[in-house]
Amino acid sequence: MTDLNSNAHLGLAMPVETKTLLFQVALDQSYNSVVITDANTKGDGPRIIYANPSFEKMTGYTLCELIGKSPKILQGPLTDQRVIEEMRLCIQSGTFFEGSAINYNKNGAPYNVEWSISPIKDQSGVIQNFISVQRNVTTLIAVQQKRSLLAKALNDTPDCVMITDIQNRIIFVNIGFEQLTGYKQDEVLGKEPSFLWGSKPETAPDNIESRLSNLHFQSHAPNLRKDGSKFHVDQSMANIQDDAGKVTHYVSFSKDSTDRLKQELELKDMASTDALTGLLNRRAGEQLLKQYDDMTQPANNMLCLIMLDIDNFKKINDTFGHVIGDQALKSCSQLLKSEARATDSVIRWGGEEFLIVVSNSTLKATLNFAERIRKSFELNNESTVGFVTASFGVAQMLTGESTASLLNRADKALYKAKLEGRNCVKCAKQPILF
Ligand SMILES: Nc1nc2c(ncn2[C@@H]2O[C@H](COP(=O)(O)OP(=O)(O)OP(=O)(O)O)[C@@H](O)[C@H]2O)c(=O)[nH]1
Repeated sequence: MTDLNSNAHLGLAMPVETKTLLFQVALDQSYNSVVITDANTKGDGPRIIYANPSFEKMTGYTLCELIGKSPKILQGPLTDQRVIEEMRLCIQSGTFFEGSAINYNKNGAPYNVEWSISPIKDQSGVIQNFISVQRNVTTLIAVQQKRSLLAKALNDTPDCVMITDIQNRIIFVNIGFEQLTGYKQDEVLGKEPSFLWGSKPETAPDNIESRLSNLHFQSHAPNLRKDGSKFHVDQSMANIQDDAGKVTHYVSFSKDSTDRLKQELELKDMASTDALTGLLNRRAGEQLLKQYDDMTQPANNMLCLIMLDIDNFKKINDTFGHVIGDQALKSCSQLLKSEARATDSVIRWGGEEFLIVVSNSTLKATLNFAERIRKSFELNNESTVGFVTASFGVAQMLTGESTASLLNRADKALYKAKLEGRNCVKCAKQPILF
């Protein structure tokens, strides 16, 4: 409460005229808008008896237009009446008021104002006036609204947003993050994002520096949800810099790519699988062999091929029909699969022709392997078509040899097996090197 008639708060005596002049100049030059009213509680309530130039500027009214008017002239349709009611009660009870609302200037344009009202009492404690200090906060509120809009947009976007500080500790995650990971914001604040990668560091994406050097990347390493299930993301990152250009934060935007990645893998699988037998198809086999051509010696000199062809298959088709023929092919494929090691690749090379790519094996071991399969065929009494046999050609890759040459030699060995009565294994000849 302000008592202009007392010098006590100044700590020194000042002639009343000097003091009055000082206050007049101070009010006139105040950056904040100041308006003083009388203490009339009847009718429209207090009337303006003084307004400083800053108040004139804020409201658009001249001092002459303001004097004798109620400050109510500043109110309009968007003025919050609850705030006005609160103010009225404070005025009536002679207590300090502080609040904010929308007012209207002389042209009818709304502005946001923050103001306080203090009663001014005379020496006997009777309220004589009210002084109100006001500030136009329209720009401030617009900035705040914009900030909160951006924060809301960031929070509500269905993508996953995460902000980390320079120490790479999480300071913000949005609802999208919570929904994707199952973690609530409170559970992750202060943690490093790597906690999502599980306990095995080798499955984790690269560190933050390398991720930032490649601002958009797809994480093939799975992340782990709170419930332990895996998910993949397409992620892009940006660094946030202060005015001096120093990086202060990192922001990452991620999209759940689990389903897409699964579909891609399924498509890839479909493209490399033979529909009838479920074995690798020829295209996949050719790609596999190409990898060996690209390898340097001596990594490929333990590569062997087994080329095999079912004997007299045409007869099976002719006798039992194509559908039964298909079943026989499937059954043969199953047999090959069950005989092969996990490191071997079984490929349907043609109609009733198969190729087994045997890595890390000697020629002798591969010949034994082929012989074992041959015997399995021989012993396998197919319920409908009876016994089915196959002929085999085996070749081992020589130093510097191409897979095309290796295939050719295995094929010739198979041809020899057919010529020599079928149901046998033949070893490929060494090529004639010039
Ligand atoms: N049912 C079925 N038959 C196929 C398929 N692909 C190829 N064949 C048949 O396999 C037979 C292969 O016949 P040939 O090339 O004469 O060979 P073969 O009768 O096995 O005789 P040899 O190889 O000399 O022992 C043909 O009748 C083809 O139609 C298939 O996907 N399903």
